[in-house]
Amino acid sequence: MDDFLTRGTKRGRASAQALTSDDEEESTDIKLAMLSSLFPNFGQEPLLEALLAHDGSVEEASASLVNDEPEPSKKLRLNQVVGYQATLRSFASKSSSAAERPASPKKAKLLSKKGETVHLYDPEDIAENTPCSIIHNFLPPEEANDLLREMLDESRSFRKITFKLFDNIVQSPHTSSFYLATEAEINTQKADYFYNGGRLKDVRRITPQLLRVRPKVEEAVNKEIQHRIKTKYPGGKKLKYQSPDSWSPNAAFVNCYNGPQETVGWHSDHLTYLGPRAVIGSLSLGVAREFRVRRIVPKDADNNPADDLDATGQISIHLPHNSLLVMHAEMQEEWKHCIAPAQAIDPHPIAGNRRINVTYRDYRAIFNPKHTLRCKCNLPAILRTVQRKTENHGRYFWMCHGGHSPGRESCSFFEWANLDDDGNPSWDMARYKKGIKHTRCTGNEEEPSH
Ligand SMILES: O=C(O)CCC(=O)C(=O)O
Ligand SMILES: [Fe+2]
Repeated sequence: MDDFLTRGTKRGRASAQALTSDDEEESTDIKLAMLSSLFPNFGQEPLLEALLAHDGSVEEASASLVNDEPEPSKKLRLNQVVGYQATLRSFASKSSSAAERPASPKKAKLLSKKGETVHLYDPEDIAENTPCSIIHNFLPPEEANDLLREMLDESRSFRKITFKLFDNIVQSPHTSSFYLATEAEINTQKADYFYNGGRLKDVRRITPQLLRVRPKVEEAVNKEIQHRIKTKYPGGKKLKYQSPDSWSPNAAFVNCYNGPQETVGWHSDHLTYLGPRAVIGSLSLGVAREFRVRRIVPKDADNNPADDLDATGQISIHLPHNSLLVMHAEMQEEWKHCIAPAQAIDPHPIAGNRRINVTYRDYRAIFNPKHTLRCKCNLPAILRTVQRKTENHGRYFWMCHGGHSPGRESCSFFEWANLDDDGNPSWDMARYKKGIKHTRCTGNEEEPSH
């Protein structure tokens, strides 16, 4: 789920200095997410400007934005600008055109500068410059359309997630639902797994089309992982903390973006149940939208916090219908991603203004909350990594969920995570091995998940 949804107003004071400082800096993202939710007609830049102009006060920034909100006459008439693709302009000027590219088959790195967005369409450019790879026209066309139709139907009953930030109730800027293979897994999920300090209410049984597509995604993602390791990682070896096991998707979050203004704010996906160096297979269907990524730049105490929000600029990956984006092992720890609001979209013949996104995920058995460390509130702790601070950068830690839940204070639980090179936590392995049952989803078994 989306990290930006999970952070509450107050955090307990962790015993490690690195943690508190990391949290404070990330709160700019939360504030931006909150402003985005309150002012969906604004882009990220004016919201950030307003935040900076008011010393980070969401309340004051909101007050100033209320006066500036585009009047209906000034607003883009989205439905009347069909066919206009705002990003092509930037693409022409910023991305590496054929003429600029070196003759060698290995493409040059693109430099995305602070405040600028580089637009990428080509799979080779994407693999070279981002922590992702993409496969266009991934499924046979009819199969993609079948899944799209099925998910459009499902999405009629998707809901926005309501959450609390800074004493305000806000809603996620798109709708979603979560799919698992068996009733037993659904029950375990609802009882034991926590998101935003609470439990998921809408957990559904995997649908026939999601199930049909799953092995294809699994095969393709595993191939992409191996290719990435061979061609991009130091010494052709998997990253430290990356699992050596093959990627086995047993859960799917499905997002629906209805119209150009539905988005997801800047976030990294939770590691708590996926483990460190997680890989995610993300299938896009329907309307093409922009998926933006930016590298998280750790900073020292002297840096201006405003500056590092996009110190390296953003890279926009275009996600057309029937494309499979693989978010590789380096992504969640080192980069943030979002679905940006669009100025206009091309309606899709089946989906109209909607985009469906299926993120297939591998919920690792060893990260089942049954085994996870518990904080003093007796909730399974969450796994995070130091992202923004140079000190202890990249180190994993467990912390209390409490600060994320409306009305609940954190208990201040903090512990550095003890992970082996394959990313396995070092808790009571004897107990873990005894309890483990592998949760591969076949869709027709009813065994307990573990
Ligand atoms: O819609 C997308 O492509 C991304 C969704 C996402 O980032 C998420 O579900 O965590
Ligand atoms: Fe995400």
